[in-house]
Amino acid sequence: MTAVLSEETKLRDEIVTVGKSLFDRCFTFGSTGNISARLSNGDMLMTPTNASLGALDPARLSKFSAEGVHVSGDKPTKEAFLHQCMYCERSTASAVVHLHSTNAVAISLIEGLNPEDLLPPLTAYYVMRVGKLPMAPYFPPGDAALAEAVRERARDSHAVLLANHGPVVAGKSLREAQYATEELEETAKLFLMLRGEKIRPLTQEQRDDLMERHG
Ligand SMILES: O=C(O)[C@@H](O)C(=O)COP(=O)(O)O
Ligand SMILES: [Zn+2]
Repeated sequence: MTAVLSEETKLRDEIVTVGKSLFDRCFTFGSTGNISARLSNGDMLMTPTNASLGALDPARLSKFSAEGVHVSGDKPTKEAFLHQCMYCERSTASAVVHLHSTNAVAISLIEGLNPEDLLPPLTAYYVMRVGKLPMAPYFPPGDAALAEAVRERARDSHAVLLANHGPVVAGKSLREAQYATEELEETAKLFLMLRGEKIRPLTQEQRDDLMERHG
């Protein structure tokens, strides 16, 4: 007889799988980054602090009640409040991924980019998965002011780049958040490769058309 896995068990396993996949492909390294996902009853699962995304234990993930109280598991990521702020602003979000992916971090260090939207719409897939990338000013990791700065920007965008730190991306599912974070990183890489070249991003008309088709 096949055992029926609970929603929570499946989500725990998915966080572990996504974390390992991101880590194995060098989207993050060491114990950087954190992942959270929300259950249909509003409870949240988060990666523990100082855990490598490449070696998570499903049984030790930190669990929060819908009200934001830590109820079980290891000591949570120091960015727990930041993840909660994303969920507050993005009512349809079921997952949040934060990474220290190198090319996105590099973008967060460049002077003179538009802080309301750091990257040009280079490809259709970027427009569909990310769309807009505002920057939150620098505050130390885990600082409540960082979470508040993200909350403000998350009102208009499911992706935010933390200055001198890395991206935070919300999605309707964990896979959606993962894919958007990967797309952001690859677009950051393209942007850096093309610095100094005359580039031809998508026009506003092309973006509007994409939103009509896939928005
Ligand atoms: O940059 C940091 O310190 C955190 O934002 C981070 O990425 C890892 O912190 P923990 O999730 O508390 O390990
Ligand atoms: Zn971080």
